[in-house]
Amino acid sequence: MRPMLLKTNIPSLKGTIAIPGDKSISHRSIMFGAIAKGETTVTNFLLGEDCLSTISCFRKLGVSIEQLEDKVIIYGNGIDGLKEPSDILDVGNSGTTIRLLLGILAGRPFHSVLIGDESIGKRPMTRVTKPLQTMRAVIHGRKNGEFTPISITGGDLSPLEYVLPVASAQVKSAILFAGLQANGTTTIIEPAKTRDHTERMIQKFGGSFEVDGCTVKIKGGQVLTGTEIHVPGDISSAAFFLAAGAIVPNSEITLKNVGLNPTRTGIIDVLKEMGADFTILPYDKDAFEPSGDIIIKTSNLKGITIEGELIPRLIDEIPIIALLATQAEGETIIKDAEELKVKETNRIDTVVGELSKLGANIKATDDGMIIQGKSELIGGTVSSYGDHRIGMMLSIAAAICKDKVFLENEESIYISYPDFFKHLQSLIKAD
Ligand SMILES: O=C(O)C1=C[C@@H](OP(=O)(O)O)[C@@H](O)[C@H](O)C1
Ligand SMILES: C=C(OP(=O)(O)O)C(=O)O
Repeated sequence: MRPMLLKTNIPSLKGTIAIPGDKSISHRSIMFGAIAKGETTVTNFLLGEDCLSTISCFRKLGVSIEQLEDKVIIYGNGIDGLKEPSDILDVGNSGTTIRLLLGILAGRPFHSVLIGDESIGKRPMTRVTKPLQTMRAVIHGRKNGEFTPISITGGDLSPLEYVLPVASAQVKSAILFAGLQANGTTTIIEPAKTRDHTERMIQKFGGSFEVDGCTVKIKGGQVLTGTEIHVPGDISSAAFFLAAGAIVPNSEITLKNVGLNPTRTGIIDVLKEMGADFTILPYDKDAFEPSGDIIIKTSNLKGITIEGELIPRLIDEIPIIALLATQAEGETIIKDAEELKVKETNRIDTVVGELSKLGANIKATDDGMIIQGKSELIGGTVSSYGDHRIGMMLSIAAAICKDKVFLENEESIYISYPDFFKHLQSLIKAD
């Protein structure tokens, strides 16, 4: 496919966009709807390819799911209602789908085979298969269970007490799904707090868990009941326009309905510390999944250090934060972020490689990157390498480039933000 010519030298971004549904919450709404008893209605469901992969897998597991635009109705028959699939479950590009699904299948007394695309085939799976095997699920995969294709036969599960070796909401969630089916109480201890959408949803579907700091306990044998879920906008998608508003001259953008779950708002903390000019309008902090509107304006930014417990709260935003850092005065250091190496691409390498091509002063470290700002970005041919977040970051980078920018593999953006280019264009036209 021919590379896409991106919009460069954008003089200003003005207007309002409604941020599309949260990817993590959309996945989980299908999964919980499928294992609950009764009907679940989901509105503002994200129509990204990853979430559509989740729907397709649960249909193959015998769950009836109706989808009309961003409204989805799931007719759940309880977790015992899931049926042995006669076909391979294809998770596409979605790490969340495969890892959480393995947790569900670990307790189901039938055989399933899971595959994904080329990128999924390189992402580590023993982080979930090992604890699930300890709970007595039978799992096989390429290279000792590390990579897809993976086969799983579930059954009676023993509870587990598990200290997570990495701060990963996907691993925590997989064990929570298995724990819901185990004979007893499962305890999970995280090294740092990760997104808690699974826990919130257990409660929303009438279940319970206990949480104390980074320890979560879940009792097996709980029966969940269908409910109504309105998915808030995805702060990870909003992050691209928060950055665009801050770095494109003469800009003011209002982002409606941005998810503000505190386990996801690391990007807001970073914007504050970098000195960005933004306002969060009043919102209901006690909502099931809080969300609010944010106004961002062109800002004078300064370099900062991002590390430690903040990392899991902004892990998917690091590519766009790296771009922000190229436009901040001074040095930005990102560390403790080795997890970036096992995302859709090695995001340390792809961010550093592609931003360098555009003229940024950025270098990779073992666990992150160091960026010197402020640098003028020029132009060139760059690639998403099939990674949606890299594709969107580069499209925002192009907005401040002086020369032409061509983007290869722009179609990856459909994974999490199908309307991305439409939204960007609407802010240019509104000027
Ligand atoms: O639980 C989730 O929905 C997600 C957790 C994160 O992955 P890890 O758990 O691997 O950190 C994140 O990067 C991913 O985009 C979505
Ligand atoms: C890492 C991501 O997703 P997943 O792990 O679900 O593929 C992401 O969306 O940035």
